Amino acid sequence: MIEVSHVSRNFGDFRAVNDVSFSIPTGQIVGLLGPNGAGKTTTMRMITGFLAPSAGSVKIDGIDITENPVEAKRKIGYMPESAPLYGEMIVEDYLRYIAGIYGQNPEEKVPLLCKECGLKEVMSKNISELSRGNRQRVALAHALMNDPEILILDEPTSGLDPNQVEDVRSIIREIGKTRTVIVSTHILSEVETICSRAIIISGGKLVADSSIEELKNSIGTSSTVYITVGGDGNKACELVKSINGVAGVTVGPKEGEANLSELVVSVNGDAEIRPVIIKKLVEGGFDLYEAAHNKNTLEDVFHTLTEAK
Ligand SMILES: Nc1ncnc2c1ncn2[C@@H]1O[C@H](COP(=O)(O)OP(=O)(O)OP(=O)(O)O)[C@@H](O)[C@H]1O
Repeated sequence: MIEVSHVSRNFGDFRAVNDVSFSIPTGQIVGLLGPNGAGKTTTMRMITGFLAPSAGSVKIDGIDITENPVEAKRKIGYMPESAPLYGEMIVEDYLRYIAGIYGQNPEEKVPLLCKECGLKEVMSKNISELSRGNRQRVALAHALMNDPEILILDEPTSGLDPNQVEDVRSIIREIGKTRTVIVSTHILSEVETICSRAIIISGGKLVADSSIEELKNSIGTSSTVYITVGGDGNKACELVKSINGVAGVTVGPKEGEANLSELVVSVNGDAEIRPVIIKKLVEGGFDLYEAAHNKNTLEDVFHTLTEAK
């Protein structure tokens, strides 16, 4: 359990993080999102105890990280974006060495992490020879060495090829079943695939904190249907407005098609009402030229919430 309570951080006169609060229970994978410079890394560094808050508190399982840093940090594993690894060491030796530092039994711990992080093929290789994906796995094994209840991952898949991305994501999903995981990322599809919840920070402030589904619905409608019709656009608009589940319709000339109109139909909830719209228009005597559908994505939400700042 992580409790971030009214946390701020100043650098000189500049406030990088401004009165941010959230709490995360065990067994949840949460995406920390925000544009460049939003304050994500600063927030994560305060949660891990690397940076003291200027105001507010961070508690890990009820332990205040400023008052009791050693005890609180014991519960946290942190994987920075570019994890510093000893390139000249063999993977197995490196993990045994880290086990020693954390007071763990390497005979037990290293084989477990080898399995959990999919390192079997590379255990006897030099770290400097590894692909970026495999280096990330070693860094993940390092972060998991003290069996942390909380795992904090900064851009875990940055710079990986699509296969490596999928591998690392599935390891994270597995790890997240029994731990609290915070993933900072620029990749919104990553949040949709591995996180159940997203926290969005913009300009140092928390602008959203909810499940991915709630976020997608938070910008009003859940999808938009674009329809190109011939005939009287305004009449077509009135007809579509009367359909159950339609939140709103706007009409305008279709770009590059002087005689046609485009209806932009906002649809509420998850109902599939495209066939109803099409049927109604055809029955109403309108010629239908095109119909396209766009489900609101996390990207739409992200832009709406962060561009206003
Ligand atoms: N040590 C520091 N001294 C002065 N300013 C800092 C320091 N660390 C961060 N900042 C500033 O605080 C703001 C937030 O930075 P932070 O690194 O937390 O953002 P971020 O959301 O992680 O961005 P990115 O996605 O680009 O990594 C930025 O304007 C940054 O320049």
